[in-house]
Amino acid sequence: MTDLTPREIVSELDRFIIGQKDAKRAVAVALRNRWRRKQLGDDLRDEVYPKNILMIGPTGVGKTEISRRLAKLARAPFIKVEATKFTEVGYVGRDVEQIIRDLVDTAIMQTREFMREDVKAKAHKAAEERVITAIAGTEARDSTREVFRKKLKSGELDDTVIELEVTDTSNPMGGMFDIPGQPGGAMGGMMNLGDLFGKAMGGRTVKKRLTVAESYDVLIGEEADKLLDDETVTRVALESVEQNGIVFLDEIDKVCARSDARGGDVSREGVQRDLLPLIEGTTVSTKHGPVKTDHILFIASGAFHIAKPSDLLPELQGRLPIRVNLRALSEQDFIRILTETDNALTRQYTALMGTEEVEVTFTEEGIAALAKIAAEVNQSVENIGARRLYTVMERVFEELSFTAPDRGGEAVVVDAKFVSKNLGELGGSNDLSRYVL
Ligand SMILES: Nc1ncnc2c1ncn2[C@@H]1O[C@H](COP(=O)(O)OP(=O)(O)OP(=O)(O)O)[C@@H](O)[C@H]1O
Repeated sequence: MTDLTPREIVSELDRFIIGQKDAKRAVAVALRNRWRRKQLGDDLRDEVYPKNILMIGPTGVGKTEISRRLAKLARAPFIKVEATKFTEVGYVGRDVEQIIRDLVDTAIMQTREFMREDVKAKAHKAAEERVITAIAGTEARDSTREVFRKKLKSGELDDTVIELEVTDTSNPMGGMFDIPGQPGGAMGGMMNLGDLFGKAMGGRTVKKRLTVAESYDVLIGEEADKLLDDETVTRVALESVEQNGIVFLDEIDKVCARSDARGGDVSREGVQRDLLPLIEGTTVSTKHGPVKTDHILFIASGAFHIAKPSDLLPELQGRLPIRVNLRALSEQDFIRILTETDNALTRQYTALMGTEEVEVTFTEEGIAALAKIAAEVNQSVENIGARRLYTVMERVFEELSFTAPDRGGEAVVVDAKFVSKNLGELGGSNDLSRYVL
């Protein structure tokens, strides 16, 4: 939960997303409404339901990004699901309630991570004691331990190799915990699942030889886990899902009955019917306990090129009262996306090449050329929005990325010439189509 005002939320989102003001305002209000609801008395609080949002706009213009950033800002459990997944062969009849169960799993990981941070100071101390014992031995007197403690703090012992008994973090369950539709897990690989489940798997231990410096992170993680009990983590996570959870339902336009003339209408409308109770508020049973979905925020999204929002089931339309349009991105937007955001690609490439001691700078003309080519390919091949910038940048940097380790000390200026040299001459859409890859 955050107490940021809508204006503050928008300005946080502005750090990562260019334009799309209406969508930013809508999600900012939705988040603020949660805070407002929290301030109400018990009786009224339960009556106030979230105003869910329908985002309308082409692919790659920031719909997911805005929602994901919002969730991050609010420390809210977040899950993205494609509505069409429930119409696929093999998925027919697939339980849409699984969305909530997956959200709970995400929330548990996230809660554990947050709580781990909170207990880190304590865990740090405990880890220090274990390292000292490993170096000085179990019999060491206090004075000896103090000597080692000083050395440890000064970093003098960082390279010393010690043997430690640590939790076995290899994950015998393989990818069992992968969250469908979320490559790399919903947390973007933030956590090591083996790590998370290590304890649940009966705390098997292995002896490991590590340097003191390496052992610290491992031990802090372990000590932090000891301070967290699973019951508390689960309770906090369930509460967080019910009160703060955000479900992003992509491709909602593709489950409209009238989206095209080919069959499958029934199953598509069926998906909408299945989704309805979740959005209206129901109780989903999960292996961690029941979860009420009444106050979960749903953000549905789609391009609506063929179907219209009015083709959605009327009940569903009623549950998505806030409509926002996101516009296609222009060449000018691409220039801003390349340079202005905190995570701008130009910054990323400069930093990455910096690790090889290659100093990369971009000229204005270079950036304009990158934006231009991205816009052209989008226009003539397929419009995939800002995602095009990734494919163009990767192509332009292909040669440098490969040879950078041999080029330490060099300064590389990415100007218009560099861009065209690395892209080769572009004759027509045939050439352009190479960047679809
Ligand atoms: N307006 C924008 N400003 C900055 N970056 C953007 C913007 N729009 C898209 N991007 C970048 O492009 C990528 C794709 O955007 P995003 O995932 O939000 O697409 P989307 O609109 O949700 O499309 P889809 O419905 O196909 O998933 C992201 O990495 C995002 O950072």
